[in-house]
Amino acid sequence: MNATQLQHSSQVLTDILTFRQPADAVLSHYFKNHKKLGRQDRHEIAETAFAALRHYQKIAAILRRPHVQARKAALIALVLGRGFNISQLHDLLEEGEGDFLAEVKSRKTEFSGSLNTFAELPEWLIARLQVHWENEQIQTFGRSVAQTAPLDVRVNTLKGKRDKILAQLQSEFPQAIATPYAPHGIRFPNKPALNKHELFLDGTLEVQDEGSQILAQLVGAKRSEIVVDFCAGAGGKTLAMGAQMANKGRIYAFDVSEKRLANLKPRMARAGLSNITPERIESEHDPRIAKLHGKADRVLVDAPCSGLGTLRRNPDLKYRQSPETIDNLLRQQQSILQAASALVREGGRLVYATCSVLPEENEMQIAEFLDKNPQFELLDCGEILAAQKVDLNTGKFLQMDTAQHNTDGFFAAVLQRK
Ligand SMILES: C[S@@+](CC[C@H](N)C(=O)[O-])C[C@H]1O[C@@H](n2cnc3c(N)ncnc32)[C@H](O)[C@@H]1O
Repeated sequence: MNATQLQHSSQVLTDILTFRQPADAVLSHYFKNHKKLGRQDRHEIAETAFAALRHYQKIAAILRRPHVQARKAALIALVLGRGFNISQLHDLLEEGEGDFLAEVKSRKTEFSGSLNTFAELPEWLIARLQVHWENEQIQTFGRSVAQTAPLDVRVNTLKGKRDKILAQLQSEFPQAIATPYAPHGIRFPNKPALNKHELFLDGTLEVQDEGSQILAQLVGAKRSEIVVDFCAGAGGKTLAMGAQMANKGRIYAFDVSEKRLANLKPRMARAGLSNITPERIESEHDPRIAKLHGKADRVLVDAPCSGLGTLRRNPDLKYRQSPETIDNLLRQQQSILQAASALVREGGRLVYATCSVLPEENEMQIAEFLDKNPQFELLDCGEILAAQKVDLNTGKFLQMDTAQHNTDGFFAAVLQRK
């Protein structure tokens, strides 16, 4: 860390710590406006900004308005988050900053003693989790999502087999391993940049967390079926299902966001998939979806959610969500699930998924839906995965847990129309 990097870290934190925009968007905008920053500078600035987000509870306990004291926030991030010794920073420090950092360090025991600063979760979220979880579980969750995530990719089975591709990649990236549960996944613990790699450019590899890959397995789409991906976004799961269907049958990829669907199109082309029809809808009540009423073999609702299972990648999300945004999401999720369920044919499957860990967004939504829709019954995720030789049994629901599975936090329930 040098003085210029510290100055840029402070400057970008002034913006990030208002939590008005996603941190990664603020950073990429900042880098676009500061073209002279080299690779190493960018790395240092991004690492410091993310360290500040991962240690924000402590920063907020020390500073009154962290975004207006962003230099101090950056210094705390370096010491508490990135493990710098005060002596290593000596040449960068201005008058009084050494004493300030010594005082910060002296409060470490105090920070370990409070749930919010230990688990690095805001009070509102802790209160919400305490309704369902013991404090120990909250601590484990908070600590697990404070780690950085590995890079997981999925091998596109239209273009190659996992084991062969893995062997090829290991000569270049010796740390690459097979994902423990997902049959087509490869994990890179040290996160190399793969976006210019030939296997990425030719559509053999697609970046996808192992939890997302498992979710596509759970849908279990078969060749020649009609599948609806109701909240397709940029199509992470659509592409996985398209490959699973060997580019046969038809997937309708709906989303309300034109921009996200636009990102799906080049990805489809790269993956060699032509069995996908992206279609923007106005809302879950759009009359255009009526053509599929009672016709779909499988419907996936990868619902808009709080994203609290993805805090390893998006540590700022917990500060961009609030009890109000969660309550809005709960209404939206139930409404989308209800509308999407009308598309499922008799005997067909409805899969509801989130990347959240909140029971309100997950099992409680399913309980409410089943209560109102007795024509659906719950299937057992453990059994469905076992039938596909995926060795992962989290019970009737799929519940991927960062601490246990080293994936993002995922929830899924599989329902069948009787
Ligand atoms: C969790 S993301 C989907 C991620 C995507 N399935 C993937 O694997 O990349 C949720 C998506 O729901 C979309 N969405 C929000 N409201 C919707 C609605 N009423 N109907 C359909 N999609 C909606 C959002 O635009 C967002 O893309």
